[in-house]
Amino acid sequence: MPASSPLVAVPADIRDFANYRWHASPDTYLKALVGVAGTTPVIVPAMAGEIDLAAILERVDGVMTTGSASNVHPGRYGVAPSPSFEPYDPDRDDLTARLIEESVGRGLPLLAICRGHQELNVAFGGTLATEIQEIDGRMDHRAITHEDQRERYATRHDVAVADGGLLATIVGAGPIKVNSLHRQAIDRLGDGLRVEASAPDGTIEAVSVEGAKAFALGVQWHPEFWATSDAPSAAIFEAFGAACRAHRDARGRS
Ligand SMILES: N[C@@H](CCC(=O)NCCCC(=O)O)C(=O)O
Repeated sequence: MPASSPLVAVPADIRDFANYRWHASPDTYLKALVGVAGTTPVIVPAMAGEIDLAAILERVDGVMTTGSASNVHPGRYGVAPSPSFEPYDPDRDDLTARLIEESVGRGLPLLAICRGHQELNVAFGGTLATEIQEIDGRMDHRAITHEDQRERYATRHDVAVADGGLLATIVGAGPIKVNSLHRQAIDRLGDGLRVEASAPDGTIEAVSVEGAKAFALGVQWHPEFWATSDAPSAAIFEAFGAACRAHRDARGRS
């Protein structure tokens, strides 16, 4: 009997449409978890204060935090809110803060993507800058306006992969080309995080958790979108999937 597919907790965003409030997650992330990482996603409702998160965390072998057009509320890192930080999703903030803290603490593999990467930094006491395209010397990291997602998620710039880190073991040394759909970025790096990749303008594009018990990587770009065709993207999801299987096996799950 083959071992069961490792379960990966994916925190939902809150979306309001068609007269309802939805707990939702984009399918591109879910498809990459299934088709490339070889795992089974479990969408976690953004109800951190109402659900038994421990019951979920005991049963999963990884956590993946997705991107979103919403932003981490600046009050979570000591900055006064203003329109330049909107839109917010506080229920998602509450859930991902708990999931990140618990996953790192429990040695659950963690892959944090875009907003998730920013949430990881905030969880470790770091801060974010907003509207970075308006900062002198910074590139415009926002998505282009286009009706075709493939154009919005097209590769936009190189990132330099830091020597000797987790990302270099996954994608190899040297620059890689990445897509870019964000207007915020890490400002002050969280305590205990390591820079794993940087953009030409100095934007921190990937981090890892120093001394983590398991795989713990945040990336500002979107490897999920091209995970079936782009080698570095595929390598990230394959490495995450392998870490989840190792966790499953260590827990003696069948
Ligand atoms: N909102 C944050 C994080 C950006 C992010 O997660 N982007 C994912 C896709 C968003 C889209 O489809 O436009 C920021 O802007 O930095």
